[in-house]
Amino acid sequence: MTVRAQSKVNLHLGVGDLREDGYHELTSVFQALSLSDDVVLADADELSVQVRGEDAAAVPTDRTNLAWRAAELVAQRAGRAPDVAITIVKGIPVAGGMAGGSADAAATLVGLNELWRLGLGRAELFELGAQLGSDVPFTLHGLTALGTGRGEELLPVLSRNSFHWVLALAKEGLSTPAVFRELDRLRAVGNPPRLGGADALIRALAAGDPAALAPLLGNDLQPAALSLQPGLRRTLRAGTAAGALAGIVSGSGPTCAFLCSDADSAVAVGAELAGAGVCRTVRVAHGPVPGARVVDETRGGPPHGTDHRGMES
Ligand SMILES: C[C@](O)(CO)[C@H](O)COP(=O)(O)OP(=O)(O)OC[C@H]1O[C@@H](n2ccc(N)nc2=O)[C@H](O)[C@@H]1O
Ligand SMILES: Nc1ncnc2c1ncn2[C@@H]1O[C@H](COP(=O)(O)OP(=O)(O)OP(=O)(O)O)[C@@H](O)[C@H]1O
Repeated sequence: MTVRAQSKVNLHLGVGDLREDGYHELTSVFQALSLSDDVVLADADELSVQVRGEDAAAVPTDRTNLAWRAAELVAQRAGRAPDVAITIVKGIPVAGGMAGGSADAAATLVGLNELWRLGLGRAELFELGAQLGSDVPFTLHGLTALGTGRGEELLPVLSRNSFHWVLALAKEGLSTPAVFRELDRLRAVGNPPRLGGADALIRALAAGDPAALAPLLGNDLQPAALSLQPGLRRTLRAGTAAGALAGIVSGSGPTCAFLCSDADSAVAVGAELAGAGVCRTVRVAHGPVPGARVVDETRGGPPHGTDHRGMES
C-alpha cells in the first residue's frame, strides 16, 4: 500500500510567548503543497524503516524516525504487534521546515488504519497525530487550515483556486527547536517584528487572488532562521528579483517559498532561481492539496518510478 505524504508551508506563522511546557502558542495558516513523500507499507515479521530518495542518508531508520513512532503508537492503540515494513521515498526536504517527518507519520497512521482494518475515525487519528508532533495533525488534514494552540488545533480555511509556488531548497537543514530558541534569544535582546492577525490573509485566500495574498504572507520565525542562516536573505531577494510576487521562509526554514502569479510564472521563476546559485535546488509546487491519503492499495512492494523527480512536484 502506498500513502502520499504532503508537505506544508505556513502562509502566516504568528509565534506567541514560550509556554511552561516548552512550546510556543501559535497562530498558523497552513497550506498543503504538492511536494510529497511516498510511504509504502507492507506486511512483515517485524517493524522496519527504509528510506530512499535524494535526502535519504539524512533520515534515521531506527525508532527515532517519526513513521516508526507512528507505527508503534497505532499498534499500541490497536493492541497488536507493530509488524510492518515501512519504505519512505523522500521528496520533501529533510529538516527543511516543510513538515516532512510529520507528513510521513501522518501517512503511516492513515495507511496502517487501512492495512490493519482498524476503523479508527478522523478524530482518533488526529489525537494520535498530536502525540507525535505539532505539525502531524495538519499533515493529516491537508488543504488550508488555521492552527492554534501549539499548531495542532485546526479549523478549515476556505481557499479558492490553486496557488503556484517555487521552493528553494537549502544545502543545510535547520533544527526546529534551535530556530524557536533563537527567536526567544532575539526577543530577549531586542524587538523582532511580530505579525498581527490573519484575518486579511484569510480573506485573500477566499478571494483566490495571489496578488492580494502575496503582501500578507508572514512568518515570525523568519528573523530567527535568517539569523542562523544569513545566506537566506540572498535567496529571498533572488526569488523576488526573478519575478515571484513574494517570498518567505517556510516554517522553521531553511526552505524559502515563493508565491507566483500563475503556473507559467512559477516555471520561469524556478528556472531563473536554479541558475542564480542561491540554493541547492528548486522545486515547483501548487497548493492546496489533500492531506495524507492512500494512492495505491496494492499490499506490499515498493513503488516504481517515484524516486526520479523533475522540477514539478
Ligand atoms: C515550525 C512549525 O513547522 C510550524 O508549523 C511547527 O511549529 C513545528 O512543528 P513540529 O516540527 O511538529 O514540532 P514538534 O516536534 O511538535 O516540536 C519540536 C520542538 O519545536 C518547538 N516548538 C514546536 C511547536 C510549537 N508550537 N512551539 C515550539 O516551541 C519546541 O522546542 C519543540 O520541542
Ligand atoms: N520520516 C522522517 N523524515 C525526515 N526526517 C525525519 C523523519 N523522522 C525523523 N526525522 C528526523 O527529524 C529531523 C527533522 O526532520 P523534518 O524533515 O521532519 O524537519 P522539518 O520539515 O523541518 O519539520 P517541521 O517543518 O515539522 O518543523 C531530521 O533531521 C531527522 O533527523
